[in-house]
Amino acid sequence: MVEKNNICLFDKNSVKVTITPCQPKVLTHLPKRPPVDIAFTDLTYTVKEGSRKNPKLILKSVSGRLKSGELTAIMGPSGAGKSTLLNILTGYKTSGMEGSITINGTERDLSQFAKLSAYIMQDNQLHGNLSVEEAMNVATALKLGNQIDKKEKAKVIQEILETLGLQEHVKTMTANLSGGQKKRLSIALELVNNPPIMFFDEPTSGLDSSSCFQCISLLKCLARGGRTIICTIHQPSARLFEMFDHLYTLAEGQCVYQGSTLQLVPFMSTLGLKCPSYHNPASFIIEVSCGEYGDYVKKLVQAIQNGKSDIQAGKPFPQAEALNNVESNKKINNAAPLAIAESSDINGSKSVLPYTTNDIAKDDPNSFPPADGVVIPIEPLMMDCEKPGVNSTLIDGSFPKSQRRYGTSEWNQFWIVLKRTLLFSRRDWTLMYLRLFAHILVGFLIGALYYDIGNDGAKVLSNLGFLFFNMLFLMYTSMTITILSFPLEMPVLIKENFNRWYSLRSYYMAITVSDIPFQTIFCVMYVAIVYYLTSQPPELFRFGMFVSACLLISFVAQSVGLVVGAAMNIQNGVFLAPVMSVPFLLFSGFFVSFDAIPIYLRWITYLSYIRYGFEGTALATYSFGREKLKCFQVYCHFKDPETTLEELDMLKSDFTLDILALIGIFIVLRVAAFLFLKWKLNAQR
Ligand SMILES: Nc1ncnc2c1ncn2[C@@H]1O[C@H](COP(=O)(O)OP(=O)(O)OP(=O)(O)O)[C@@H](O)[C@H]1O
Repeated sequence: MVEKNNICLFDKNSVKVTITPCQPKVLTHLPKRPPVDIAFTDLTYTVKEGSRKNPKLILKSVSGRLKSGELTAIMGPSGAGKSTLLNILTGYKTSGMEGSITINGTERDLSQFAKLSAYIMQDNQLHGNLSVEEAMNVATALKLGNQIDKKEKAKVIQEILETLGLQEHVKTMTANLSGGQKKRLSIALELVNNPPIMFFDEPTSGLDSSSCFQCISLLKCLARGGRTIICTIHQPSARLFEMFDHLYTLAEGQCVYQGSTLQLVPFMSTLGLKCPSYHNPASFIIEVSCGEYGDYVKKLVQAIQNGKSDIQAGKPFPQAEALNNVESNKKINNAAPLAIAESSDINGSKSVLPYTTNDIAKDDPNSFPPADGVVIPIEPLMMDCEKPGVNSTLIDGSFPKSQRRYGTSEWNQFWIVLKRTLLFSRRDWTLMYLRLFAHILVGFLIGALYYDIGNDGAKVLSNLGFLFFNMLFLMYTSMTITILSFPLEMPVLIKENFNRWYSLRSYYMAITVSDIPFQTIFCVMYVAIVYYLTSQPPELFRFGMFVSACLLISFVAQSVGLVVGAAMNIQNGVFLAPVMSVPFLLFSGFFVSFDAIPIYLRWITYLSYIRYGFEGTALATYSFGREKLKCFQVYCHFKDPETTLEELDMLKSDFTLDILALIGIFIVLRVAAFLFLKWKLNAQR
């Protein structure tokens, strides 16, 4: 007796194992979604490797089907291609792939498919400093938008959290959750829009046996809700293995078994592979795939037609002898007397399968295993969505009609991500305090060092040193903050963007805008302190010009940090960003005046944002008809501000042009950072 839906598994002879029954969970408040069956045919995946001439073949023309209402395990030895197959099926990897993938019989449209599926990656990519409730609120706001009102959203959240056993932890910070709870939260976040297809990469990795069981039970319940649940798994225990409905096993990039988990052992025995008593069938198929019992991979691939066959309970499967032998297979296909039976495959198209008329008559589900010498039809790939126990309240028959790519408008996405980022800043005040402290401390230090020199004709050169140091300080403090923004957020960004939480544009805008108020406050505070203590001209318009040049320098430096962070990894970025700034500092006009720079190097000064900032603050200080400075010595060469400007080659310089140049560089860098981020996101796939 097999009561698979309750995970109470019995074999013909004796009670085998009883597992806590899984009650189909009724998540009544979730939006209704269609059941989805996936089929893939002759899927090949190749990658180009640096020095190799021929591309590396990773998946070798594999086929298969994944049905709604079933929990499917993709298994295989390490390096067999499980993750690759999963990445292709999710649509995460698209280049280098050949073959067809169909959804309910029609060719997969990636854009439509993305709306129907969720991919829960191996490492729980969660923001540690959000509570479970906050994380759920963000996911619901982004994924459901205005589809339902606040009350309904709260019900959705409550229902999901209750179902997943997280209700008691709503106030717990994500970082403090256990591994199993994090996994459940990852599932809960994706469940809010009720995707009919859910992919899991190694959902049990890092969990103890009890948490593994809970996790797979949960997936089973989700499958019983009518969803198509697919996960890769390394080597499940016998207890876990029996919870899967469907098994897809890969070895060396080919399919060695596809079908019911219950049929694995009987099927293998028809090929002469007897699973030892008390041996875990999951371990057995992996050992066979690794070649521990001889070279059986080829035979299995032929037997299962590289995934075109599907071994189902109560149905006969391919006769061993015939399938062991390629030649006999060819004969079956080619022999004239054979009637070629046509059957509909998953794609709805006709597939030609090696039937004989006699065999069809002999197709008795009770004759199991098949009698020797009988050619038995290979089970055509069929899709049936009606399964006992499937909770159809979750699903309806239609695909979403909305053409919208995301759950809510880009403007809303921007606001939600911005609010979330500001919440992170509020939660993690250490960095904010450090920045505040650094700006005030350095401000007073500089103020003390250059105290009261601003109006002293004998200390103009020191004052220019002060102006240059301002640039240096603002540049480094702003740049180093943003270099790490993207590299640290990348894993979560990849997951959330891939699962259609928000567009890259909205995310980028929110992230880049979120720090602007803080940087503005710190910069203005620093400038106010040093401006006052060093006795720069006490005119409001000059102070305004000074602050605006300093602010723009810090924004541009932030943008440089963003570009470097978006384009490189942390190690390279942390090294390269300061190093890259050296030429800009050299050509700032402080060390060498413009006329003294060799003509062939002058173009660098036009790119040096430090030059525009330095020039801007120098003009704010000494230009616009400033009165002669005080002189407390016999002779002050730079008493007249015009002399200083002349020495700096800034007599004809225009403050407005400096500001415009800084704004221009700021815009170019922000666009470049976005494009790099986009490129990096695609390159990761
Ligand atoms: N971008 C790539 N360049 C070169 N080889 C690759 C690339 N991606 C995957 N491979 C190779 O493809 C094979 C399958 O990789 P995949 O990660 O799918 O295996 P897996 O079955 O998931 O393994 P594991 O269980 O160890 O995670 C491996 O041999 C791997 O080295």
